[in-house]
Parts: sequence; C-alpha cells; structure tokens
Amino acid sequence: ILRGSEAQPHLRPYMASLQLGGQHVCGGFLIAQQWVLSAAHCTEQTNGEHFEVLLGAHSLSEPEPHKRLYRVKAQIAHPGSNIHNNRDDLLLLQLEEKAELNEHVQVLPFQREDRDVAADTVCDAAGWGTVTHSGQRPDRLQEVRRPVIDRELCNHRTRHDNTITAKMMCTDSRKKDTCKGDSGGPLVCNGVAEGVVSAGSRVCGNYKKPAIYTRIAPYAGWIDGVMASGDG
Ligand SMILES: O=C(O)c1[nH]c2ccc(F)cc2c1NC(=O)[C@H]1C[C@@H]1c1ccccc1
Repeated sequence: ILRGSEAQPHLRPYMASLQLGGQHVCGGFLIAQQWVLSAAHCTEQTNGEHFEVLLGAHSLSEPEPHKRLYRVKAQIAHPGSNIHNNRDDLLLLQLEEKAELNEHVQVLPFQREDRDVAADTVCDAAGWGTVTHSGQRPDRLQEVRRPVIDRELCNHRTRHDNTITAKMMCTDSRKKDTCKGDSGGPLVCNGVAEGVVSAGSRVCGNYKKPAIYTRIAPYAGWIDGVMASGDG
C-alpha cells in the first residue's frame, strides 16, 4: 500500500497473508470458515507448492494471540485465468480445517448483485504489500481509501486502453495506491467486498495507471460451485 496508514489492529479480521516458506506473497480474505479468496497470478512463481494462510495477524513477524497459520488443502484458480492478462484473476484456497472465528478472525461478505459500484464511491484496500516505490515491505497491515473511477475513464487510451472488462473495476491511483504484495486482497466498499486486487504486474502510484480489481459479483456462481464441491 503506497501512502496509506497502519490499519487499526484487528479491525479487518478477514485479512489473510498468503505465504510461502514464511514469506508474505499476496493478500487474500476469508469468505467462509474454510475458504479464502485471492488472485490467481499469485501462484505464478510457486511452482506448484501450496501457500500457507496466515489469519488473525496485524504484524507479520511478532507473536500475537489470535495469529494462526493454516495449511491449504486445495488451491483452485479460475479456469479463465492466465499469465497473459488480468482476466478471471481469482484463486480459491480451501483451508485444511475450518478457521477458528473470533474477534480477530472473521468472514467478509462479498457482493452478489452484479451492478457496478458508482464512480467516486470511496472504498478501502488493505495489505502487507510494498509501501514505497523502492519496494519496502511493511511488517504491519496497512490500509488506504480510494475512490472508484468509471470504466470509461479507466479504459481511456492514455490509461488502460480498453483492457478493462465489465468484470473488472478501477480506483484512482494518484499517489495513494495498492501495490505489489497487496494483490489478492479485497476492495471493500460500504462493508462489502466488491473487488479483488488484481495481481498482474503494474506500476503503482501513477495516476495514468489506475489500480485494477477483479469484480466479485460476476463470479458468485463459480465461487459457490467450488465451495459446494469441496468436501466442506
Ligand atoms: O502482488 C502482486 O501483484 C504479485 N503478483 C504476482 C505474480 C506472481 C508472483 F509470483 C507473485 C506476485 C505478486 N506478489 C509479489 O510479488 C510479492 C512478493 C512480493 C511482495 C511485495 C511486498 C511485500 C511482500 C512481498
């Protein structure tokens, strides 16, 4: 998160850190007791290894009472996701057991009505992604509030030049922005997850390249189907 601030500890109890070998790779969030939603691109350099999912954390390094690392039983990337573009950039992770819910670990509801969030709506993003252009990594969860920009502006020739589909949405990236390592985390508007930070590599903090999110509502059917098929 660029030019954000440290989140109030445990006010975002749905946040997950997807880790490999104890290292944060991407964000994610709890959508059900045994399921975390994140971004498919995040699996690109894992060469088949499963993530571990850290829940209930504020600091990545310090011991905290409700912090717990969960093993992952299944990782399902959306069938339409691929390394060449940002389309269908969603990843479902089934935890090996149901997460123990408490004030520091909670599920975040996601939007099921497929209707665009109005431009200028201010939404929240949070994560342990880079906090400076030089790639400095925070230890504690950061957050930032960003206004939604309409798809037409985001698709302008000088912005993302018609690559933003109806299943994506954008927020203003002037100075304050999401960045590498925040991918997979939720864009929360009025308390509901409307988007997932897209993990395609992009420049951060440049107003000419707005942040891109995969909208969740268009995928509610896929998400429900995968959760129903998992033995949970
Ligand atoms: O965050 C992303 O957009 C993104 N997209 C990817 C695609 C492939 C892939 F193998 C990884 C990623 C990845 N995450 C990262 O590189 C994470 C490792 C870097 C990081 C940044 C800040 C704090 C901790 C760690």
